[in-house]
Amino acid sequence: MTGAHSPSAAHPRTRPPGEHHHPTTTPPHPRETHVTGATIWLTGLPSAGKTTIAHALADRLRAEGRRTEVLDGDEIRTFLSAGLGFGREDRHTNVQRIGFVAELLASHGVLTLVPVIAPYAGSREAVRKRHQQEGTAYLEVHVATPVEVCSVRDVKGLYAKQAAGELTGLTGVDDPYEEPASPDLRVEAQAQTVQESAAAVHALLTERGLL
Ligand SMILES: Nc1ncnc2c1ncn2[C@@H]1O[C@H](COP(=O)(O)OS(=O)(=O)O)[C@@H](OP(=O)(O)O)[C@H]1O
Ligand SMILES: Nc1ncnc2c1ncn2[C@@H]1O[C@H](COP(=O)(O)OP(=O)(O)O)[C@@H](O)[C@H]1O
Repeated sequence: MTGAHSPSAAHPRTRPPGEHHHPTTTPPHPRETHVTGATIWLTGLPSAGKTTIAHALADRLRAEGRRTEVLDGDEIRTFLSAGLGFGREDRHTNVQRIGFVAELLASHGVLTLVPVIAPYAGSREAVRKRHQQEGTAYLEVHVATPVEVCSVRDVKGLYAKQAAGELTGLTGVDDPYEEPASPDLRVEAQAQTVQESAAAVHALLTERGLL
C-alpha cells in the first residue's frame, strides 16, 4: 500500500491495524527529546564478570538520570526462554530473543545492558544487523577474563561440576566460545576492579555520544 501510512525507511516498523499516527501537533515529551538508547552487549565466559559489571554500570547510569535496564541471562531463561537448553540452536534462539527485546527497549531511549554469554559470532552478528536495520545503537563489549581465572572464581560452581563429570557443554571448557574479533571494547576484567571495568564501558558510551 502507498500513501500517508506506508512504512518508510525512517519508520520501518509496521503499525498494527487500527493504531493511528499521533497528530504532528503533539510535541514530544521534553525529557525524551535528546535521549538516545543503546544496547550494550557484554559477552564473555561464565564468571567473567558480565553481570557484575552490568549492574555496577546500571547503578551509575541510573544515578546520572538515565533510563537503564539489565536483561539478566538467568532471568530471561526463567521466563522468555523457558525450556531452552545449552545446545547450539537453543543458545542461538535465546540470543536472538534477547536481541529483539533489547532493540525494542533501546529504540525507546533505554540504555539496555545485556550480560549474556552469546558464544557464537553468527548469533551476535545477527543481533548487530537487526539493530543496524532499525537504526538503533549497538555496542559489543568483550569481558575477556581468561578461563583460568573464571574457573577459579566459579561463581555458580559450574566449572567444578564440569570437572567432576556432572555437567557437559560448559562454554569455554567443552563447548565453544567464539571470541569477538573486533568488539567495540575489550575489558581485561581480571586485571581491574569492578568499578574500573564499569568505568571503561561508561567511557565508551561517552565517546560514542550516548551519554
Ligand atoms: N553448559 C553451560 N554453559 C554455559 N553456561 C551455563 C551452562 N549451564 C548453565 N549455565 C548458566 O547459564 C548462563 C548462560 O546462559 P546465557 O543465556 O547467558 O547464555 S547463552 O548465550 O544462551 O549461551 C550462565 O550464566 P553466567 O555465568 O552469568 O554467564 C551460566 O551460569
Ligand atoms: N573487574 C571485575 N569485573 C567484574 N567482576 C569482577 C571483577 N573483579 C572481580 N570480579 C568478581 O568476579 C565475579 C564475576 O561474576 P559474574 O558477574 O556473575 O560473572 P558472569 O555474569 O560473567 O558469569 C564476581 O564475583 C565479581 O565480584
